[in-house]
Amino acid sequence: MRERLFSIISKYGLKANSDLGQNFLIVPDIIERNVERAELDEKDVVLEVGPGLGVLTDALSRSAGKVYAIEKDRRLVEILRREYDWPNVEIIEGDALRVEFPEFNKIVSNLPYQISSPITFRFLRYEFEKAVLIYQLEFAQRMVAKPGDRNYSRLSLMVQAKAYAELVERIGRGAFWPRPKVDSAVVVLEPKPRGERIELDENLVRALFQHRRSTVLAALRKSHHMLGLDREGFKRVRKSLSDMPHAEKRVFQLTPVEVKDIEEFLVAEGILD
Ligand SMILES: C[S@@+](CC[C@H](N)C(=O)[O-])C[C@H]1O[C@@H](n2cnc3c(N)ncnc32)[C@H](O)[C@@H]1O
Repeated sequence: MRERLFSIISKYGLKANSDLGQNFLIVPDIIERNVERAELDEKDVVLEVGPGLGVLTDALSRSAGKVYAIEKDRRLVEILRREYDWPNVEIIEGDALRVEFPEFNKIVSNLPYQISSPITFRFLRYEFEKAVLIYQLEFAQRMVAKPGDRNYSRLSLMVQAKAYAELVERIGRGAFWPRPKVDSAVVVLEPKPRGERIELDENLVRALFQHRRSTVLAALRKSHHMLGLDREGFKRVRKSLSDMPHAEKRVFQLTPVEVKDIEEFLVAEGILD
């Protein structure tokens, strides 16, 4: 696999494009472990974002019924089409943040790190069973951080409102060509059952997490403009806010359910729509 990759690189005189997050996996074991984690069989339809030079795609095509691989770099799309003859892989040329997704039930990708956040939230708007994803380590740690943790952030809250997220493996820089400046990690995402998923008002979450170490009451005071309130407006509602659930809790300790309690209170008080 490694030999094949480097022979393609030298055949086409390729230089990795760092603007597109091109760091190609060169360790077969990591690829195999991720394919195993996805528990694929011929009924599975896999979405891969950023097939690159096809090393992961090749392993996926051997285990899944169908693979859709979305690649933005036209030059790589041409190489993939020329170098491989997969019967069950469809390469889609385009930006994974914009192209229409085909139907799929699993996702396996070594993601371009520049789009980690928007692509993860895009995934979470779809129905799927499981995603096995490689992210920058620091991003992965924030995704899985629990309320009260040092890394617990808006990202942790928004991801965990919709899905179970587990960091299952750290990956060192030497596993990629070219070597990235940061370590990476594998995260397994499983959407929660529909009834347990929580839709949160993104604007409220943003307003709260601008001041993650403050109490909820203090954070909303400091971010009142984000709720559409001017100073006078905030003064008028300040008294009722002290009855708000979790008012004295620190923002970085809030669970998604608690943020929903706050949102419902603000809606009932006419402060949020
Ligand atoms: C980290 S590399 C992974 C390559 C390959 N899967 C591997 O593991 O060796 C990320 C890939 O995503 C592609 N890419 C970057 N931005 C993209 C986007 N917005 N939509 C689709 N592909 C993108 C890059 O061209 C690159 O091939």
